[in-house]
Amino acid sequence: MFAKFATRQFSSTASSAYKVSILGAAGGIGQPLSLLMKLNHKVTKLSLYDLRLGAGVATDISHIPTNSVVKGYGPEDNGLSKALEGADVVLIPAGVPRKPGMTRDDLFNTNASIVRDLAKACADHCPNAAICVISNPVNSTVPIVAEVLKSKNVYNPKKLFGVTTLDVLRASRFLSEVAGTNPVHEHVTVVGGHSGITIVPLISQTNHKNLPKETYDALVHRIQFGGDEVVQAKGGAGSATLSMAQAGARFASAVLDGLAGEKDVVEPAFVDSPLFKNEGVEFFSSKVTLGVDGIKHIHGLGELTNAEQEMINTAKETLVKNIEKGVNFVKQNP
Ligand SMILES: NC(=O)C1=CN([C@@H]2O[C@H](COP(=O)(O)OP(=O)(O)OC[C@H]3O[C@@H](n4cnc5c(N)ncnc54)[C@H](O)[C@@H]3O)[C@@H](O)[C@H]2O)C=CC1
Ligand SMILES: O=C([O-])CC(=O)C(=O)O
Repeated sequence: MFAKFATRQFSSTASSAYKVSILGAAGGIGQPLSLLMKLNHKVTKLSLYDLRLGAGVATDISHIPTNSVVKGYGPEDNGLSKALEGADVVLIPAGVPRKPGMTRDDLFNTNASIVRDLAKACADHCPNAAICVISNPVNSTVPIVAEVLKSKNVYNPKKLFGVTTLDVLRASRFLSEVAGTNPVHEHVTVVGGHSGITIVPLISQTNHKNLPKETYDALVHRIQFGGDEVVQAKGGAGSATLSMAQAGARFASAVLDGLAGEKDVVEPAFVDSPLFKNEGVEFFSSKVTLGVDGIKHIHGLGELTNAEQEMINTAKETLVKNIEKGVNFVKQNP
């Protein structure tokens, strides 16, 4: 399924020492994400790039006694290429966050070109890296990265991910609140995309199939619009940063576990997916098994209720447009 664009042969052997590069490392997400990656023992080189304060954040974090060397870079002196050279995993939280009243799509005009340019640098300096996109709107920024990599003949769909893990975290937490359970034991698969109605939690696949309809509807709505809660609460000072850093670190850790050849590493992510390609949906989030070459297997959605099926149908309509917007942006602004 990946043969069409896999214009290079990418193949890896498992290791336990990895270079991780974070682009946008001095931001609200970038700083705590950098800290959490410094605590990951598979990371031996941590590269922090930002337009400002990259070196400062790196120096601060470098005092933590874990087995990694931290380096910080800014745009001067080819900082971006040095930050990316030899990277195994690139995490991208660069870009502007929402303010109250905005949708994630309202960030497109600013973030599309930031992500496009960072993707070009990845193509040039670390074409074999696993790239994890956090910058919003994820439904469009992931296709932007794919188009850039295709244009440079280095697209490997097994190694491109939109990070949707925060939806999974929220789903566990919010479900546990209505069910009166420990969130640590609640595992909810969330599929589709990463904005409003494209976020589809599969509650029927948990132990809580029979929630009262009102409770169920409110729960689904809260998971879909959880990001807005944080945007409102921060009153113009940004969106989720700390919970997102935790989500990003969890996803990056899963990617590293996969690269290291560990078994049964499964997380949902927004990826180049065969699930609905025949309906024109090129990217879709579902559970993926991660391995030494990135994605090893993309899981199907499993059994769905009528309500979930309807949500998926609605999500697909929006996703097609969001994906097309990203693809067209790169075509018109290469
Ligand atoms: N995928 C997800 O679930 C989530 C995604 N986000 C998104 O993550 C992005 C970042 O959010 P925050 O960290 O709160 O924003 P922030 O404004 O606090 O930090 C962004 C950082 O990116 C840097 N930056 C901007 N352009 C850059 C470039 N060309 N190269 C390198 N660095 C650059 C800025 O200097 C800044 O330090 C936003 O687009 C936000 O919507 C936020 C929460 C969850
Ligand atoms: O809501 C936002 O703009 C940030 C985000 O993606 C989230 O918190 O899920």
